[in-house]
Amino acid sequence: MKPQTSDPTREAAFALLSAVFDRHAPLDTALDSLRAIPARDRAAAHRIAAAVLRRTGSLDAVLDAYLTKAPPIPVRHALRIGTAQLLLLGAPAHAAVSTAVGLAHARGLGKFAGLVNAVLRRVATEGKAALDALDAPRLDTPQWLWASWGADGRAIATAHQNEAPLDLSLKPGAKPPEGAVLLPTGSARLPAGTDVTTLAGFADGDFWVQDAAAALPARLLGDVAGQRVLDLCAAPGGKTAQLAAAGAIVTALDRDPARLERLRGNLARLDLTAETIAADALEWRPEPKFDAILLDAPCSATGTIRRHPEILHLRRKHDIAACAAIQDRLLDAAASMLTPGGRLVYAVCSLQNDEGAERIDAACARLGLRRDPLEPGEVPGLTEAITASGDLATHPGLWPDRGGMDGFFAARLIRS
Ligand SMILES: C[S@@+](CC[C@H](N)C(=O)[O-])C[C@H]1O[C@@H](n2cnc3c(N)ncnc32)[C@H](O)[C@@H]1O
Repeated sequence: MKPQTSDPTREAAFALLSAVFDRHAPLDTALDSLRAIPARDRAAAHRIAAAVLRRTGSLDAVLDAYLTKAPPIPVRHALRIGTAQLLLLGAPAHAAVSTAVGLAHARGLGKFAGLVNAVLRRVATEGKAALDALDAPRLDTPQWLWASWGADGRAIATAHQNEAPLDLSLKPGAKPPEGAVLLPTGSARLPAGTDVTTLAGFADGDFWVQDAAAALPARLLGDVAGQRVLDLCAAPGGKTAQLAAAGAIVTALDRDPARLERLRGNLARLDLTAETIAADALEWRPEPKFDAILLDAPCSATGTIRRHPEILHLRRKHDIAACAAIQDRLLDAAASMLTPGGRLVYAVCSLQNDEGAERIDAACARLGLRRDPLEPGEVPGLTEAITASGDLATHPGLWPDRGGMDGFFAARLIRS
């Protein structure tokens, strides 16, 4: 067979998949290492790789029907890329097949080029019907995650099938960009794939990117105008910006200097101010203590799978217990920085109960904290996200007709 040409986009998509599957790297880190290729190719490669990562189980089920034995892993990556383009991304059949064959040649897999060609031609003609017949949400979700989400599992996994929209938090008084839909909670929503930097008002600092659910925890501190607020684990600063825009005198702390630098850059673009501190929250102690603290703790991030589909492949069950142990230590530290009667909002972008309500039950028993339950009016249009204990628990299956939202857990606590 005559060698066919690959292209930079497919090559970059292959590199991203290798980084995630073979070297267990997060997609953002893998994307950073593609800086040498033009931004447009990088964005297209990201879209292909994300589609493969989001739908790996169902793409493999389609492919396996045409394979008599398991191909080497790099060949499977090329087949997944071709299949995602054919069945999910609407690429013309001849282009999707020939670029995948070209990719096989370019990666030194020439002896499998005939196989790639033959399998993808069948996918092009029969694959759509085969894909539609599968229980894709189930196939695309690892069993341990599916089981951990209980009754919400199918709604969550169904929402994971699609890309997330672009959500913006607006500065007070700023108008939503043209074409945006205003959500009941105040976020502005634009279609998936919108490039925020091209929107009118971006350079002027009218808004910042923040999922609709991520915009809720900071609001649970109530009216913070004129108050000192400590934002522990602050970078890259979505919630710091919210608190500063609401008139709080914010101290933003994070232990990662590079992420803190991004926070400063974000605040500068938005013309907002906060004191920034690079320190470990487990060791740093403020004087005087704070009446209001936001602890947006590091977590498994299973609530952000729509935006970071590699989490489906990289996270393991035992990671959750490790996150929970850190969250307990951060809650201990945060409680020690709080004045008596002060309020603490704990948040994680996780769907796992072990990182949410269980941490709060344990913190209340251990630290002289009590829950201050949310009122329905605090999260307009989302009363179903308030739990029986008065915590907030969103998941991607909520607001299905509006495009869903990230999974976030948040609880408000008072120091007795
Ligand atoms: C979920 S992210 C915070 C997102 C941020 N609040 C926002 O809204 O943009 C968690 C952050 O916690 C920081 N972090 C993790 N452990 C920490 C510690 N012991 N002390 C301070 N910061 C920590 C990480 O560097 C990371 O930036």
